[in-house]
Amino acid sequence: MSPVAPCTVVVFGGTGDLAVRKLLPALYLRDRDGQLPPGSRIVGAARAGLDTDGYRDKIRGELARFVPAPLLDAGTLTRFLDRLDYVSLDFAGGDDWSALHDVLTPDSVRVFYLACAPSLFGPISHHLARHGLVEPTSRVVLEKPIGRDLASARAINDAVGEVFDESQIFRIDHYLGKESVQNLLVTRFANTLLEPLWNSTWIDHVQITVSESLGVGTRGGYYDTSGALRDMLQNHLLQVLCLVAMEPPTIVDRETVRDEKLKVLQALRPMTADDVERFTVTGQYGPGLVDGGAVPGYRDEVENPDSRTETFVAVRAEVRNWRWAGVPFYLRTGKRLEKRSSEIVVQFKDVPHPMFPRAEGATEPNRLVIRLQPDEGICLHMTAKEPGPGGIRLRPVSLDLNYVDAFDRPSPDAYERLLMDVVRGDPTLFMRRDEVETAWAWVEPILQTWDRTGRVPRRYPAGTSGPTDATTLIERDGRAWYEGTSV
Ligand SMILES: NC(=O)C1=CN([C@@H]2O[C@H](COP(=O)(O)OP(=O)(O)OC[C@H]3O[C@@H](n4cnc5c(N)ncnc54)[C@H](OP(=O)(O)O)[C@@H]3O)[C@@H](O)[C@H]2O)C=CC1
Ligand SMILES: O=C1O[C@H](COP(=O)(O)O)[C@@H](O)[C@H](O)[C@H]1O
Repeated sequence: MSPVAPCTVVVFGGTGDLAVRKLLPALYLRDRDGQLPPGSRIVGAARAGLDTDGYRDKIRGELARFVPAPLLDAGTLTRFLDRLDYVSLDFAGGDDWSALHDVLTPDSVRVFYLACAPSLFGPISHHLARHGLVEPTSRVVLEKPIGRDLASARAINDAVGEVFDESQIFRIDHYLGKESVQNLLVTRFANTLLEPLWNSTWIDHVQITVSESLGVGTRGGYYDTSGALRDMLQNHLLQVLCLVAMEPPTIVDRETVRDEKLKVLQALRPMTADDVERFTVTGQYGPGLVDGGAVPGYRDEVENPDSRTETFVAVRAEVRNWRWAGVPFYLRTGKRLEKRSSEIVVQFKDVPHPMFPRAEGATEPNRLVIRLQPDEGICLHMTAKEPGPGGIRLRPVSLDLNYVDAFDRPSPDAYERLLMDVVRGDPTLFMRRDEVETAWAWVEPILQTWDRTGRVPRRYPAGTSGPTDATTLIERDGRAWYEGTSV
């Protein structure tokens, strides 16, 4: 891990949940590994009236909560906290920007990380420009979701684009920084085994599940205006779908991978109002039991007894191209489900001819299960003969690769990798404007139909696998969600 260039990372929203839980711990860990050279600075900016000492104290406490204890050493901690400055600023207002100017060191790469509401992305960019803080080497990082529909995404992209060139804009989707998601590309394209089978001739369907056991926690204010479709599916799940479905790029570089992902998004079959009724399911968690403890329902958590925000969404999508014609992609994600588990299941077609008519036991379809988190790995489900002298007895078995065991080291957090890519100026793992807007264009008819028909999400008890309608969605096609139980 070679050091990056000296940099100044300004975190707009430096006291927020994302900053303290993810961004500052990621920067601390990169510092610990020697990737932040001397002179690199980190500036927290928010409205809270803190001074730099107060901010350092706050971040010291947050690092103790969010960095594993064995990785918190006194030397790195002192060096890291010394790098921190704090500027109290109203991002929407016009004052105080000179205070920011004063803490930006010359001769370092300026990274403006916008960890705040997307409605502030345009105003912040304009303030930065008006106060002469943007240099040709500066970069801006935009957190997802960018906007809440296609029009607002375009407006934000236009506003930011008036100040920053597209090459300076890094639209982050942290799922692309997860080791297991990057490994999906390597699994597909650095092996010859899978690619010949990776098409509608051999694949029956694909499932992408991102299941969270956590609820909305402290983010209810944001989440209640967003919901699972905007928060997770429009970005993370569609990006994962792109990596599963895309054609092999000629080389992995900043544009080719994104070009191929864009083609997948453009090939998604648009949803008619009728499709939205048939192929989308929404749910909202009620009270229930998670990990043996009672938890409140969503409406109580966000203190909105009438909320219709979906905390669960399932969608049946299709990619209309030669490779994937007729192969459904079932996507689902939700909060307060029974377990935290994200995985891709590629289910192959049944064997074309039953060779073992008198065998006991049944064949199961081959499945490739790519576990994104936790317990990252790949598992190939096959059918084998159970050992024994009698007749043939068929048994499902699995070939299982667990990354931590195989490589004897835990994966770094996605933000660690992505933040260093920003400083290096490598946008390969970031979403390009056209990708984000094409994803919104596909999602928009779903949002509009739900609005028009007054869709009320089905209630599901916290700690379960979501609303039963999601089971019906896939069972109607004669298929079933893979719940990790058959092998
Ligand atoms: N939290 C997460 O896990 C994830 C969050 N995101 C995205 O990151 C962004 C931030 O999320 P999150 O950290 O959860 O949000 P929070 O509400 O926890 O934090 C928002 C931050 O912005 C500051 N802020 C808000 N308005 C202003 C303003 N007008 N002027 C100055 N500071 C302001 C707040 O500080 P103060 O109120 O003191 O001004 C706070 O530091 C959102 O777009 C979210 O969608 C994306 C992925 C995951
Ligand atoms: O972007 C988001 O992602 C998290 C889930 O991320 P993970 O890395 O823990 O899987 C989700 O909880 C949050 O609502 C969403 O904004």
